[in-house]
Amino acid sequence: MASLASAARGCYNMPVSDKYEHKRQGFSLSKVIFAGKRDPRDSVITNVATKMPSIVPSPEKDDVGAGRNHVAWTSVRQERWEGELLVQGEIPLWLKGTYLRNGPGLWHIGDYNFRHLFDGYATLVKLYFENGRLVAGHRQIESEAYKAAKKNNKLCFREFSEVPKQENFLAYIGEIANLFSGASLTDNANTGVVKLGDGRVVCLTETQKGSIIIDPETLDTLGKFEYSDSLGGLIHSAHPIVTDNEFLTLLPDLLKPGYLVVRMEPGSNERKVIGRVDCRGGPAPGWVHSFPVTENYVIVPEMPLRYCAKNLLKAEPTPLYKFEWHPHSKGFMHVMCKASGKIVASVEVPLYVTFHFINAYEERDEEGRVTSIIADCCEHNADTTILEKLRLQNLRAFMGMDVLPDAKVGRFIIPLDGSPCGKLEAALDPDEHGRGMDMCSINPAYLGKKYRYAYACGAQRPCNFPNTLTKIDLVEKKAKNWYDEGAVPSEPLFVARPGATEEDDGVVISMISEKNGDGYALLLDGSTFEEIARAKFPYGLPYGLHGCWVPKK
Ligand SMILES: CC(=O)/C=C/C=C(C)/C=C/C1=C(C)CCCC1(C)C
Ligand SMILES: CC(/C=C/C=O)=C\C=C\C=O
Ligand SMILES: [Fe+2]
Repeated sequence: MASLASAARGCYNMPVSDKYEHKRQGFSLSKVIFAGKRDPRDSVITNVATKMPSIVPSPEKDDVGAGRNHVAWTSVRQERWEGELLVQGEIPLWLKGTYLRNGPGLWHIGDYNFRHLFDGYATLVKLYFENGRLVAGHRQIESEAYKAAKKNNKLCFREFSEVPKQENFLAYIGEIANLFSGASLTDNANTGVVKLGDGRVVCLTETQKGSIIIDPETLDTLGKFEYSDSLGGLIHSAHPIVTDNEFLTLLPDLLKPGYLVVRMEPGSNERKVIGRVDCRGGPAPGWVHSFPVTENYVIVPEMPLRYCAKNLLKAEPTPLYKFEWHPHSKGFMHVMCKASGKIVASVEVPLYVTFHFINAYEERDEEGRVTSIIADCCEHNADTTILEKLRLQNLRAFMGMDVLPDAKVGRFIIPLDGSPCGKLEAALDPDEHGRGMDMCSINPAYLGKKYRYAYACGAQRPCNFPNTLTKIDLVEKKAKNWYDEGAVPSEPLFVARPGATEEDDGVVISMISEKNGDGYALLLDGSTFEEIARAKFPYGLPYGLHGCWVPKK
C-alpha cells in the first residue's frame, strides 16, 4: 500500500501496483479499492456487485455545477476504477461485448494545467455488456509521456499544444534536434481506439509512436504497436479505416508535400504503400485527422488548414497550433483507386475545415459506371476558430453565451468525368441539428457504401460545445435530437443488432458528463432514438473522444 506521505502527494508519485487490489471473476466483480489520497471530496460508495466499500473517483464538486468548471473538462482523479453499474431501463440481451472509449481525461501535471482539450493524457473507459448487465471502468494509458510526467512531475514530451520548458539554450537545441527524430514527440495515445482484424486493440493519436496496444478487458497497457516497415515519417491520420480485412491510413509527407496511402493486413505490423498523392497547393500537406473510403477508392482530402513546419518548431503555441490556414492554396479532394494506387480524380473544392469524415460512397449510372463520389464530413464552415473554442479555458468558461461556431454535414460531390471542380453542400438544413456537428459514427456495415443514417453530436443553443446527440436521416433530410440540459454527451457509437437487416436496427452508446458533476452511460434505440437504458457512474466522467465496439467472442 502507498504510505500516507506518498498518498498525500497525489497519484503521480504512486506506482500503480501499490494503488489497487483488483480482481475480476466474471460478474462477481471483486475488490476495487483505491488506496490513494483520502480526501473529503472522494466519495465512498459500495461496489454494486460485491457490496464491498470502495473509494471511487469523484470530480472536484466545488468546481462544477456553478458553470465554473464542468466535469467534462475536469481531470479524472484516479488512475483506474472498475465496478458494476446499476442499470435503469433494459439493456438488450443481444448486446454482448465491450464498448471502449478513448480520450484526453487528465489535463494537468501537478499544478500545471494544460491548455487544450487535445493535450490531456489518455483515459480509456470501458462498458462491458452481458446478460443485460453492465460492468464499467476507466484506466489511464501508460504511455511513455504519461509515465515520464508522473515520474518527473512535469511535461516531458511535446503534446498537441504543449511543449516542455527547457532549462537552458543547449537543452532547447537538444529538444529541437529530438523533434526531427521524433524523440520529443508525445506517444500519448489519446484520440481513438480500434480493434484490428486480428483482434489486437490499439489506441491511437496523430503521432505514429502514439500507437499503443491495450487489453480491452483489463484496460492494461500492453505495449507499443511498432510498425515493422521502413516507411518512416512521424505522423499519420488519427483515424485509420479499420475493418476485419485491413487497416488503411494516410501518412502526410511534410518534406515533399503529399500523402502516402498505406495498407496493413491483419496479423501484420507492416504497412505497404498503395500509392502517393502530391499536394496541389500550399507549402505543406493539409491536416488529415481523418479521411473516408468507398468500396473501391481511398479519398484523400487536402484541406487548406495545413501542417506548418515553423509552428512545429515553436515553443509557444500559435493561434492554430501546429497548423496554418492557407485559403489561397485552395482545398482539394483526391480519389485513389485502392487496387491500383492510381489517382482517378483530383478536384478543387470550396474551402473547408473538418476533423471527421462520416462516410463516402460511389454513385453509378445505369450501366454501373462510377460517375461521382459522395463524401460526407462534419464541416465547420471553413472556419478554423473551432480549434480555439476547444481550448480548456474556453470550454470551462461557459456562461450561457452562444459561442459554438456553426457546422454542418458537408457533402462533397466529386465528379469522376475529369471535371476540374467538385462541390460542397449541406446534406441537410443545419438547423435540423442546431448548427452543431461533430463526433460522428455510422453502421459499420455501411462503410464505403450508400447509407442513410449518421449519428453525431449536434447543438441545442446557446452552447459552447456540441451538447446533443443527433440521428441524421440523409434521405428524409431530418434529424432526431437527444438533449439533457447542461450535459455534455460524447460521440454516439452505433452497434448493430446481430442479424439486423435495417441500417438503424441496433443501439447507440454514449457517455454523458452531467452539469451537476455526475456521469452516466446512455443507450438509445438506433431506430427511434429513444432512451432504452442508462447507468450512472459513481463519479463524473471527463469528456472523451472516440470509441469502438469489441464484440464478445
Ligand atoms: C486528440 C486529437 O484529436 C488530436 C491530437 C493531436 C495530436 C496529439 C497532435 C500532435 C502533434 C504533435 C505532438 C507534433 C506534430 C504535429 C502533431 C501531429 C499536430
Ligand atoms: C470535439 C471536436 C469538435 C467539436 C466541435 O464541434 C473535435 C474532436 C476532434 C478530435 O478527435
Ligand atoms: Fe477524431
